[in-house]
Amino acid sequence: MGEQGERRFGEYVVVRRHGERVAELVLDRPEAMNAVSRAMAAAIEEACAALAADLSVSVTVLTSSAPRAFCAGADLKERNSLTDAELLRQRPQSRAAYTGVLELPMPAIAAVGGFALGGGYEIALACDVIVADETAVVGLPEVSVGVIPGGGGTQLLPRRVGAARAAELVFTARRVPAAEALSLGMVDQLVPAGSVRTEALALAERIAANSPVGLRAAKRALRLGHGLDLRAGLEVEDAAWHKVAFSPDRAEGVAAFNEKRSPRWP
Ligand SMILES: CCCCCCCCCCCCC[C@H](O)CC(=O)SCCNC(=O)CCNC(=O)[C@H](O)C(C)(C)COP(=O)(O)OP(=O)(O)OC[C@H]1O[C@@H](n2cnc3c(N)ncnc32)[C@H](O)[C@@H]1OP(=O)(O)O
Repeated sequence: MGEQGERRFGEYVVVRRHGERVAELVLDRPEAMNAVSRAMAAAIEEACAALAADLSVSVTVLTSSAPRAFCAGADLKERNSLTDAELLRQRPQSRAAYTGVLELPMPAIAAVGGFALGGGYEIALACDVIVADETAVVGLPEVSVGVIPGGGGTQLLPRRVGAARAAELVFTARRVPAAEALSLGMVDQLVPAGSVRTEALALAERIAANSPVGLRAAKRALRLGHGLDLRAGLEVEDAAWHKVAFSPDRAEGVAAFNEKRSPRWP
């Protein structure tokens, strides 16, 4: 489906629309492998806020314009020049960027080709689905540069791979090639080299064919319920059900089935 317009956020992020309901958030700092500087974090936060507020977006795909990387993590050059006070002042801005990705209210897909390391892999972890190509190399090498995965990695990785495996990956700081990353659950799909953006956008189109209201309510239930005991989780699901059950989407979805046609979501 063709691209339909784009909007730039700051210098390093572009949001493109595809078809009626898919948005692509492009990390666009190829000269630094999308290293997350203060300016890039601000752009990510602004783009995510705009996407979250746009009810016409059913799926967001995060991609990269860098030929050999999704994102190489925090900008280590910039950090080398920051005072402790400046680094402390930067933290809330960085948190807002990563939280913006994590809390996108619609399904979010990360299209990872090449390196996704440290804060770069943490951006992918903040998404719901990670599609990687054969060139992907992912990991949380932070302890090798004297920090920790501070972009959610210590909490999001164990939820994917388990506590012990996450510990081994964080403590060794090792970089994991695509096939092993798939086997460990660090990524969810593996596609041929060079096809990750196309494949991720195709997945997004398949998801976007479904109810926009249902997709957002299902994501809310999946996210809020994860980690709760079954009884509390079922209460989260019930609350999400009530958001959809009396929506125009449910009426259209049921009518379309009975009229043997594709739904035309409101
Ligand atoms: C989800 C909700 C959470 C709520 C809390 C959120 C808080 C958020 C705040 C924290 C943000 C995350 C912080 C994160 O945890 C910390 C980190 O990310 S530490 C950094 C981790 N990354 C790395 O260690 C990777 C560093 N890079 C490399 O190892 C290599 O560059 C490479 C990626 C393996 C590629 O190697 P090469 O192919 O040899 O290429 P080059 O090295 O020559 O790189 C090309 C070019 O890019 C520049 N570059 C690469 N990586 C970075 C970087 N990280 N910072 C800055 N610049 C980078 C490199 O310098 C080259 O540029 P040139 O020198 O040629 O101008």
